[in-house]
Amino acid sequence: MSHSAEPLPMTARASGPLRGEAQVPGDKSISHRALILGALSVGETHITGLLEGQDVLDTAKAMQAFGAQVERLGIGEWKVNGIGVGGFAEPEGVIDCGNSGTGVRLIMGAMATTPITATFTGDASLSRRPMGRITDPLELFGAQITAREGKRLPVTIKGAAEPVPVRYKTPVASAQIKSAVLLAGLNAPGETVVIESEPTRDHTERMLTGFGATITTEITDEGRVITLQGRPELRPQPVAVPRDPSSAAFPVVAALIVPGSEVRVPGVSRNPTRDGLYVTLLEMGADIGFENPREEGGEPVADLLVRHSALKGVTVPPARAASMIDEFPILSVVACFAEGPTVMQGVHELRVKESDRIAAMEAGLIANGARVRSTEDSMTVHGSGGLAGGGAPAATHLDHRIAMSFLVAGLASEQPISVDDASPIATSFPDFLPLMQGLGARID
Ligand SMILES: O=C(O)C1=C[C@@H](OP(=O)(O)O)[C@@H](O)[C@H](O)C1
Ligand SMILES: C=C(OP(=O)(O)O)C(=O)O
Repeated sequence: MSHSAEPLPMTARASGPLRGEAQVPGDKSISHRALILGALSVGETHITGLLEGQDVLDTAKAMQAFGAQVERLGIGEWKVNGIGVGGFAEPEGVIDCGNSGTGVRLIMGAMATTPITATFTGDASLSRRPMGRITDPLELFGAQITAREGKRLPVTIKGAAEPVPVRYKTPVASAQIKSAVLLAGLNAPGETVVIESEPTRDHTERMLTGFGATITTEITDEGRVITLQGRPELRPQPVAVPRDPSSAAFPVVAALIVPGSEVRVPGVSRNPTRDGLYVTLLEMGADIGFENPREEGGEPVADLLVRHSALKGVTVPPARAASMIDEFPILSVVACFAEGPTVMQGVHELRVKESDRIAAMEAGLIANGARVRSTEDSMTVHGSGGLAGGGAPAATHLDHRIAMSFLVAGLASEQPISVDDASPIATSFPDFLPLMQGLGARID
């Protein structure tokens, strides 16, 4: 399955019990960061369990363009020979980050305080997404930036020759904004401070600590105040990437909604800043065991044991949104199979992901027989314990999570569910199809 220009239609049909082990790929957020911090270190960083999805491969290519040596040693095993903080070279061509918001936004941060110029592009989906949330704070460091109308890609950044450190309060809960500012702060003298009112995924802070930077987090009345000392010498680290809880969500939900299923999903990150879906599923009555809890690669992980469950609708509070921001599409699917309404609040950020995820899920679920209502900032699914899927094709809008969500829905709906284009799945979960088929899912 490759992310190509040709649409790849796919259909999921009602399946028998799903059984077996689902070895989901490495965490996408951690994979991007391992490559970028490896490139900003002096010496060799060895990475295992790297996600080899197109988003991460595009980041690997970008790190090469900025002068790092990046080499694949085997499946998920990579080494990066970095050039150090402030050591990025000017790339020869345009940096194409494909479909990846994380890739483009973190890399823009990583180069914005080095006196080089780079131009960034992406696919049609990424070109629609807002970049002002990144370019605004990067200008405060002294970078000069031009962008297409509406602060969209392509964006050209002339990095600051004499960067100044920044104190920045993020206007929306976003780990990408926080991370871009911290990565820019690496090559500014003094202290760069990011303040976030809602906690977002903390992989950048954890990994910077691992690579030897001095970074502290304080909880104050303003929120989380993260302080980074600029100009550290980053030391290469072995990085063991844990499995991605956002990818695990698809086989987990499939097992919950297909009668008779029992699926193990080993080695999944249980980082509390990523755990919102699992908290929500337990509240809905899901039978999920978290076995063998341990630490791997600086992250808490566990083996999940998931069984088909009778579920009830719940209300997901806005304060939980950031910890499950990529999981609302698949939550809206499982909500159809619960009894009663599931209300998702504080989810406006879903409107600026790879697609408008509220609109995409609402349209496809309604077409397939569900009752869904939305506002700008919320989505409510009136679950009836099943989905009388009408066989209506769902449009995926270049969005991997929309494609996977509808394919999971089709495994337990009365009629098959098709998606118009499954090719974007390769950005985050290249083995989705064989993995699901291996559990007994009828997808082709
Ligand atoms: O920092 C990251 O790795 C990510 C942050 C989130 O985006 P926002 O920061 O825009 O919420 C998330 O949606 C994305 O998939 C990965
Ligand atoms: C939003 C996502 O990714 P990104 O922002 O990196 O494109 C995602 O993977 O769901």
